[in-house]
Parts: sequence; C-alpha cells; structure tokens
Amino acid sequence: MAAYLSRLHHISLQVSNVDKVAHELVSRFQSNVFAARRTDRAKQLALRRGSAVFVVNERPSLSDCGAVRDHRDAGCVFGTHEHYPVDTVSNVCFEVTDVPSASRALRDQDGCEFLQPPAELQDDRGRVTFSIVRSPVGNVCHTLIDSSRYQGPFLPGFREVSSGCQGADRSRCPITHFDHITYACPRSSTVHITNWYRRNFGFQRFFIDRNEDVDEGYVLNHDGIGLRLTAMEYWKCSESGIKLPFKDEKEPDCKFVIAESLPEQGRNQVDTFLDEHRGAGIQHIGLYTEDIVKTAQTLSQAGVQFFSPPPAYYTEVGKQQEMLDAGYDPQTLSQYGILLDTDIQTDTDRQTTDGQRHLLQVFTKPVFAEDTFFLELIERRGATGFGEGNIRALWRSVQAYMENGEHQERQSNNQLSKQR
Ligand SMILES: O=C(O)C(=O)Cc1ccc(O)cc1
Ligand SMILES: [Fe+2]
Repeated sequence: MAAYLSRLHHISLQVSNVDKVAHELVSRFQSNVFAARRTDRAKQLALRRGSAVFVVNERPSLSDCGAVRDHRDAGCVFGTHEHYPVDTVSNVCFEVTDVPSASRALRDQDGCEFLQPPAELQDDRGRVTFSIVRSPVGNVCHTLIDSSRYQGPFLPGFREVSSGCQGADRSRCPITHFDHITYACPRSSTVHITNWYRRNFGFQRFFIDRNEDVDEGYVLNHDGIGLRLTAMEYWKCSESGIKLPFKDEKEPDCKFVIAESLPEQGRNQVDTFLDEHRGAGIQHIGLYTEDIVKTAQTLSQAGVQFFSPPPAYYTEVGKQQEMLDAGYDPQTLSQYGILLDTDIQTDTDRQTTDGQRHLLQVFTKPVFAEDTFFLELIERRGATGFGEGNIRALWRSVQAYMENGEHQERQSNNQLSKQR
C-alpha cells in the first residue's frame, strides 16, 4: 500500500549563502520572509508567496558532516544532514495525516530508504511528527510531516518574522501555488522513477501529448531536441487521509515532470544540469500565477531575467494570430519572453470562452551561481498539461543561452571565485 499525501507543505533549498539567496527570492521574486530559525549551527529562513513556501537552509560544510544530529535539531526536518557540493533544491516536503502509518507503508516497500525514521519535534506552540525518505532522483528527499498539532508560525524552533520589506501586493504578483516540479535525470532512469512514485505515493501518469506512448513517455527526438518527458500527478487526500472516491471531489496537487536527455541529438541542457549539479535533481519549479503578464512585468522590474525564444517566435504569422485570438498583444508577450500554446479540445469541461485552452509560460535565468536550477511562471487558461510548442520554444531558448557567451562566462566566473 502506498502512503497518501494530503498536500505539498514546502520545498527546501540548501545553499552556501542563505542571506544572498533569500535576498534574491525577496527582492526579485517578491516572496516574504515569514519565519526564521538561527542557531550556532543553522540558519534557516521560510519564505512565502501565495501558498508556495520555500525554506532556505545553509549547506553544512564538509567539516560539519558526519556530526550526527539528533532529531531535536529542527535542521533535520529538511534532510540537510548531508553535504552537497553546490547550491541545490533538495527536499520536497509533503503533509500527511499519520506519519507513523505512512512510514510503515513505505518501509514495507522495496527501494524505500529512510534518512530519518518517524520522530517528533516540539516547542511551546505544539509539536510535529516527521520522517524523511530518499527519493530515486539524485539528492532529492521527501520529508513527510504532520503539522496538525502545531500552532506556531511555521515549524518548531522557527520564530515569526514580520517582514519589513514586503513583496509586491497580490494584484501585481498573483503567484498562488507550486504548479509543477521538473527533475533532470540521467538516461534510462525514467521507468524506475515513475514506478517508485506510483508504488510509494500512488502517483499516476498523465499524458503530455495525445499521441504519447504509455511506456515511452513524450519523446522529442529530432531537429536538435533530444528529450523524453514523463509527467505524473497525485491527488490531495481528505483530512482523514482517505483517497476521495469521486472524481469531482479529488483535487490534483503539484505535478511532477521527469526530463531525460536522449543522446542522438548531441549535448543538451539536461546534460548540463547533470554536470553542473553533479547528478540528478530538481531542474526547475513552475510557479502558478493568475496573471502571467502582470507577474512577469513586476518581476522584470525587480531585476529577474527571463529566457527569450528566438525573435522569430513572435513575428511568425500563425503565432501572432494565435496570440491575438487569445487576447494578448504579441509585442507585450515578446517583451518578457512569454510563450503561448493553444490546445483545441473536443470535450467541454474547462474550456475558455473562445472554446480553446491556453497555456502561458516564461522561464527565468538560473537562480544559483551554477547553470542548474531555474524558476518558471505558468498561467493555465483551461490547459492542464504541457504544450509541445512551448516545450520546443523553451528548449531552443535555453539551448541558445548555453551556446552563446553567457553560459561560458558564468562558468569561468565560478572557476575564478572557487580559486580565490
Ligand atoms: O514545459 C515545461 O514547463 C516542462 O517542465 C517540460 C520541460 C522540462 C525540461 C526541459 O528542459 C524543457 C521542458
Ligand atoms: Fe516546467
């Protein structure tokens, strides 16, 4: 039996300089710091935009590693016991209703390794129970937490921070939640990963494309693109932890996408991630926004840089008409590098007024010093999956960045700062 998940609780980052990354997330990405925990060994900040919560943790140095932390140390909730050589997004934490029974269900499965067996943490505002399992993807682990008996601002040990520096108001930056998490994975690892999530957490596949093969996933393997994408989702469970039986009552939560590079088309962005990150991991996170144009405008004014597709994307007659039909000015979309895909569906649920479903996406430049993790803004107007046109356009814009001077310049800057 699988462990059913109530919802995504937060995503945690392990970085060498917490203040620098938190500043980036606050001043550029408009998050608010709402809780903090500082001890002589740990510095942790919790940031929020809508229901999307990031925790930024200081990476333990090599000399800290091996020091066994006992479970009263809140640092261990995030699975940050292990040293990692570069900044990374390493933990996706899920709320569950019963940690001991979820952990028992997982322990009975093959291939489920615990970094932390069920344990309890408390302070004067209540207590939480949690455990941590290693995922099959590189350094990614999952904390399972039950925080229903905790009344504090975030987790035990964190104190509330009333942020003096508030991000933009909701109307200028309507990011509401995590839409999806994309993993960059080595060749031939997809089947093992999808099986693991199905067996352990009841994830189900969904198709990115109508013609997608169940076993193969969505394969783009021509015109210089060598990518296999496989998407999975899960449903939030009711408070009682029981999967709701009726389709209409089930609410899908954050989706997961596995990106595997295919060798025939030469070296690509997934290979670059695997090299610079020193292994598989979280390549990007899609943040859902109710208004992508306004959000991109606000973030861009705050200094966020976006990948842009080749200019021809916005001048191509068919694409221009598609944008106009969807009610967008091609010039505005081009200003921020926003991509638009249209999905013409025959069934009637979730259709927009023009009878079509639109998907709008824009991708930021890498967040850390290495060319690894980036963020995405996504607005869904009826479209639930991922658009082939956008995937191609994203691929081309990232590939252009890899091949022009910018990527090489960042690499040599990193080399220089390591030598200093
Ligand atoms: O389209 C999206 O948002 C995806 O998440 C799919 C995807 C994943 C990895 C890539 O390198 C390019 C596209
Ligand atoms: Fe994405």
